[in-house]
This record gives sequence, C-alpha cells and structure tokens, in this order.
Amino acid sequence: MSGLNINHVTKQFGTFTAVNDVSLSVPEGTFVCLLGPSGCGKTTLMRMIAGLDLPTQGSIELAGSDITGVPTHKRELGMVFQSLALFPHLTVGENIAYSLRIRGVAKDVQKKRVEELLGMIHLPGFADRSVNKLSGGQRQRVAIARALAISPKLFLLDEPLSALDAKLREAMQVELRQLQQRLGITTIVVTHDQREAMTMADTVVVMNKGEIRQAAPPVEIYRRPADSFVADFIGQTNLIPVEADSAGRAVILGQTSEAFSMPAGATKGVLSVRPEDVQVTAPGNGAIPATVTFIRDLGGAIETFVEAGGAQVIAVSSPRSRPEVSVGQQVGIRLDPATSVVLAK
Ligand SMILES: Nc1ncnc2c1ncn2[C@@H]1O[C@H](COP(=O)(O)OP(=O)(O)OP(=O)(O)O)[C@@H](O)[C@H]1O
Repeated sequence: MSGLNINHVTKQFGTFTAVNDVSLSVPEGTFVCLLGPSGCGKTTLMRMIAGLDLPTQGSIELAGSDITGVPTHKRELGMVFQSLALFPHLTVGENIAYSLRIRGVAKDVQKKRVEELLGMIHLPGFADRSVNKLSGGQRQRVAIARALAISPKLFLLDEPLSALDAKLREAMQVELRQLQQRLGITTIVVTHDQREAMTMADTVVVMNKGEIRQAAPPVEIYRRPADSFVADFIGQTNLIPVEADSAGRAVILGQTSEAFSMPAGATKGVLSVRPEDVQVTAPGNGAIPATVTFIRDLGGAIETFVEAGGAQVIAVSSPRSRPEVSVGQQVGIRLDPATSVVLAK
C-alpha cells in the first residue's frame, strides 16, 4: 500500500519507553497531526519516521517499502523541524534551491522551481532577499518551500508554527492546509495545540505516555472521544461520574437515565458532555435539579456554572440564547444524549 505504515513501533531510551507499540496507517495524500501533552512521545515518533532515531522494535513502511533502517537523506522527505533553521548566509532563493543544488539539478530548472514555490507560498519576487530580513511568518513559509523543493514523498513538520504569534499562527494553519490539499502530499505535523490539529488534520492522533489513545477525524475525536483523557484534552468538556444501578441503567447526577447507556460490562464510568450540549432550563419536567453558582459573560459566549448532584457542570450558550438566570437560582439542566458519551473509567 502507498502512504505510510507504522507497525508496532517501540522506542526505548535505556529502561524508559518513550513510544510503546504504536501502529498507525497514514493513507497517501492525507494530513495527520500527532497531538498530545509534553513528553507523550510525539517528537520521538516523528524522529523515527524521519530516520533520525531507530525504533527499538517494529517497522516503518513508506510507499510499500520498508524504510526502518534507511538513512534520512534516502527517504525522500521534506522536513520542517526547529533544528533545521534556514541558512542565514544564503538568500531566500538559495535556501529553497539548496536540496536541488546538492542533487545536481540544472541551474535553470532550479530557478524555475524556486519561482514556482515562491508563488505557492505567496512570496513572489523574494528570491534575492536575505533571509535575515524576513518576518517570522515569511521565514516559516520559506522553510516550507525549501522542504517541498524536491517534491518529497512525505512532508514532516515538527511544531512548525509554535514560534509565531496567535493571529499569524491561525492564518498559517489555514495556509498550510490549503497548500497540502493543493499538492495532495502526505503530511504529518507534530503539535501540542489541539485547535491547530483540529484546523488542519484529516486524522488527529492523540497520544499520551507513549501510546496512541485515539486516531480519528477531528469531529469524531471531539464528538466520540475514546476515553476520558481524549475528552478532557480536546476542547472543553464536563466529565461527570456515572454509576450503573442494579438493572444496569446509568445513574447520572442522582438521576436514573434511560437515554444514556453504560459501556458494556461497566458498573462505573464517566459522562463526557460538552458545555454547548448542556441546556439550562426551568426545574422539573425530568430536568436534573441544579443551582447556578457562577455566570461568566465572555462576549461571544455565556458560561453558566451550576452545581448538580455534588458535581460542577458548565453550560455554554450564545448571547442570543442566554439563559435568564442569576447566581443562587434553582434551575434544571438537560444533557443532550445524542452528543454525549459515557466512557469507561
Ligand atoms: N534521547 C533521549 N534520551 C532519553 N530520553 C528521551 C530522549 N528523547 C526523548 N526522551 C524522553 O522521551 C519522552 C518523550 O519525548 P518526546 O520529545 O517524544 O515528547 P514530546 O511529546 O514531543 O514532548 P514535547 O512536546 O515536550 O516536545 C520524554 O519523557 C523525553 O524525556
């Protein structure tokens, strides 16, 4: 199969396991984000894909060939890593053409390719500029163009936008995704920013402690998190303890509910319900009794904090559908079963 296949890859540093039996299939032309907290092993996994580290166990295949032991420069990769800074003494054009020049590509072909790439990254006419005079965003674009010059089989980026300010980072996320879609290039990005991953990826791979907890499209990660770690790591969520009653029905915040089912065989669980899926209503009529404890008006969204069955639950609404409630008021809350999920504890 084309694309990238990671088969049962483990990486140990001494007795410490940084990546533990990871398998992942990245179809050709797709965009994958490796996402997780600091130290979860995402950079180590990326370095093995790049050939900068050897797996302790397992294998890696690219376009149908085993590349586990193949040196980096023979893998036909495009890489944007923090350690691969632009060459300060070369111009923008010379930076972009670098890998073409060392491969002995003819000068006129190099020039054409540089112009083509400069157009692609929205910096036409920049070939003769010094890289020292570029802004942070322009530098990252040049680094991207340099990595793409050889038309690589695989495009690898490690925290490519983390040095940019928030606004520019958001704009570059969209730009990078559009460029990837236009080129149809198989791309893997390491990030610790879940919003960035959700913006760009076809598949978000959530890692923790050296293992993949879930690999799925962004909306599925958000709506159907595999476990409470993923639910908590991605976006904001309420994690509410759930117990099964003697008939196996879910008891949530003191109320038995037929609408939520327990995970198979579990007597305890945790309900992940996004704040936008909690509705604050009048008490009664089957709503879970709750007391308003805090209201936060964020301008674009209103957060209503309530206490229900000993737990804190946060509801978010738009200013237009703002609940007419005040702190201390007895209210009811409704949790949307269609968009909430009970996870095994
Ligand atoms: N060369 C090494 N020798 C020993 N331990 C290492 C080495 N490289 C990484 N580690 C350890 O492996 C774990 C995973 O590191 P890795 O850099 O892959 O994490 P990460 O998810 O990329 O984190 P960050 O976002 O902070 O870069 C960490 O606990 C790290 O200390």
